[in-house]
Amino acid sequence: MLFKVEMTVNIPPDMPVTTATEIKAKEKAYSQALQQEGKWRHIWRVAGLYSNVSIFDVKDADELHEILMGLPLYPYMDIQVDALCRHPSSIRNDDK
Ligand SMILES: O=C(O)CC1=CCC(=O)O1
Repeated sequence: MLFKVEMTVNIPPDMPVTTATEIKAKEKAYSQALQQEGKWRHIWRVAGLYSNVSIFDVKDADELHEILMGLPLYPYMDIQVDALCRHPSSIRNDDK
């Protein structure tokens, strides 16, 4: 199943910079491992915001939930999830 996920990061202003830097490094490694596995198919920065729009390709909503709960930045994120279906005009075989 494909899901569009929008993540907005709100790091508390009083978090020490070293702590924030460590969490961001863990987040990057976590994200890149899932991208290598093909589960985190795309990630884009939303211009002008500390937000990303991502496409996940996972078995079901339960798997997506586990992935999102495991994000190192999860405690500092607002997350919106939308389930995606194949568009009838799509020419891509992997849009399902
Ligand atoms: O910077 C972000 O948008 C949060 C994030 C998600 C995966 C990653 O590497 O950073």
